Amino acid sequence: MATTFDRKHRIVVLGGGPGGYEAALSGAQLGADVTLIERSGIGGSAVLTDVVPSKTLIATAEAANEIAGSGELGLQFYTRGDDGKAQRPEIAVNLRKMNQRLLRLARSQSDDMHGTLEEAGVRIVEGEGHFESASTLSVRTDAKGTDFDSFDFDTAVVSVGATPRTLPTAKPDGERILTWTQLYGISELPSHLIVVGSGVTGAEFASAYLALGTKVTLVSSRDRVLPGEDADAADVIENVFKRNGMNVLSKSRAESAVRDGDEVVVTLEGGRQVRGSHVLIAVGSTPNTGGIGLDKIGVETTASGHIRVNRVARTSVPNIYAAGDCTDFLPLASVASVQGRTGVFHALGDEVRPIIRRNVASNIFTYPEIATVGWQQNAIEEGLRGGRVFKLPLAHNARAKMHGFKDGFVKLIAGKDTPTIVGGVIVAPKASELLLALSIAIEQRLTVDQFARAWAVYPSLSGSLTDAARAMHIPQIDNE
Ligand SMILES: Cc1cc2nc3c(=O)[nH]c(=O)nc-3n(C[C@H](O)[C@H](O)[C@H](O)COP(=O)(O)OP(=O)(O)OC[C@H]3O[C@@H](n4cnc5c(N)ncnc54)[C@H](O)[C@@H]3O)c2cc1C
Ligand SMILES: NC(=O)c1ccc[n+]([C@@H]2O[C@H](COP(=O)([O-])OP(=O)(O)OC[C@H]3O[C@@H](n4cnc5c(N)ncnc54)[C@H](O)[C@@H]3O)[C@@H](O)[C@H]2O)c1
Repeated sequence: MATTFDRKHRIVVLGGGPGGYEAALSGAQLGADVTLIERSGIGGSAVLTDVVPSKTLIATAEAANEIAGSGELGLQFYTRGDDGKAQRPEIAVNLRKMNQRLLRLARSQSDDMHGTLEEAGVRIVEGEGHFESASTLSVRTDAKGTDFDSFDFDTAVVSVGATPRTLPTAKPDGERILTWTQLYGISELPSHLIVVGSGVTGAEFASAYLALGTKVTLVSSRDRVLPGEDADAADVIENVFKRNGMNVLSKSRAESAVRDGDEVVVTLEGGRQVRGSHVLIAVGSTPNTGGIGLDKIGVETTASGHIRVNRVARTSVPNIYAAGDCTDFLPLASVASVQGRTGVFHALGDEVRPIIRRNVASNIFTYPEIATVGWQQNAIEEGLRGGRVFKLPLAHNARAKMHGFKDGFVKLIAGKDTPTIVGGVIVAPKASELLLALSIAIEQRLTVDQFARAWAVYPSLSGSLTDAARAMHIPQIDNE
């Protein structure tokens, strides 16, 4: 129990994605009376349409990549025809089965989370909520909008997430013009998928569908894919995409997408047209903050509609916190959870550490993956802080050679005149699993020498991290 008061603190959480889920569990853990209001399913978009299904799809794509690369490692697949001669088998993707699997997995994850909340004593209310005042939330509990429940609260956590942004000239039809939430509904592998938008979402789906054997065209409005990422990492990904046959159209803004029989036609700025079988619109998201009464109670939002929060997830109204994609912080599931927990701990007086945005670890699940944490090279180059950058290509790593991994690198960033590690990038298959060591180094302010002293297994991809740290040692030469 965080407090010694007799009266139970009442928390209402609006939205049951990672932000709301973690806020609700934290409240229950600290002995509060917690009600969670969710309109579609526990786990939110993260579990039902975004993280879980997309990463499950990517797991199938990774398996396809491994099979494709196995010939180089000396594996052969063949069957024998009636004449006894070896024949190459066809490797086909059963998209219906793959999609059924990922949706089943998402549903079961949602059910697990529902069960955990119930066990913790959280009251779950199905319905659509909006604020009546800074102490009351009203919930529409039927589809017609005639039944309402009302909940008084001491603290509220808003975690309503975001919805895929669409273009008025490219209206999704759920069949061939798709948002990523509709992509799992198709039953046959697209013969030619046009992906509009080369941010993280567009790049991940383009990479996965390419591995599944689809012809992919990536329409990027910027001069390179993944414009917000480390430039060397984005270069590697763009080269791998192109080498594997992806058609990358840079500096190409899509103006419209329309159906033409069994095809889609995407018109780019300047009039050029691209034809494909399907188009995925991946041009970002808009927060679900409209119509929930935030303006009525004085919760400040940005011009884009994101809720302004401080580093303990508190909004401009002191008893209202916000977590996740509806805030102006960072749209990641991991961040949503930490904001949810931090906000509730702050409200109930438990130990809180304000979130350091720069130390958030993230990963892009392309092939290869890009994992980043801490200060990045572009910030050093822009002079936001001094720093030294060291990049070690994976091609030098013995384990990478054994597996046939040619693309990728590790990049360490340390202080300019100090040996402290402040950031890093890993571009490698399963980079997401290698990043934790760097995150710990940054959180604990380890020096390159301390990091290099930690044992890495030989041969291992993580050995490249300690090698890079060793290379960044600042010589201590005694001139006396
Ligand atoms: C394709 C894709 C892949 C991604 N992959 C990753 C990844 O690998 N790792 C990662 O960290 N992040 C990833 N993200 C980002 C991640 O999905 C989001 O950061 C995360 O979903 C944010 O969680 P949230 O709790 O803020 O919102 P959500 O998960 O969107 O949940 C919000 C919930 O609120 C509910 N809600 C909204 N309004 C109301 C209302 N008025 N009343 C009741 N309920 C309401 C919604 O129904 C929803 O269930 C990905 C995003 C996309 C698009
Ligand atoms: N692996 C992960 O953790 C993961 C995966 C997906 C998304 N996310 C989160 O979601 C956030 C948003 O990513 P996102 O990719 O969905 O959105 P985004 O806003 O980052 O990218 C959308 C891209 O579409 C481009 N675009 C916009 N209109 C266009 C047009 N008409 N034609 C061509 N291109 C156009 C934009 O320039 C932009 O580069 C990420 O920053 C990340 O935090 C995380």
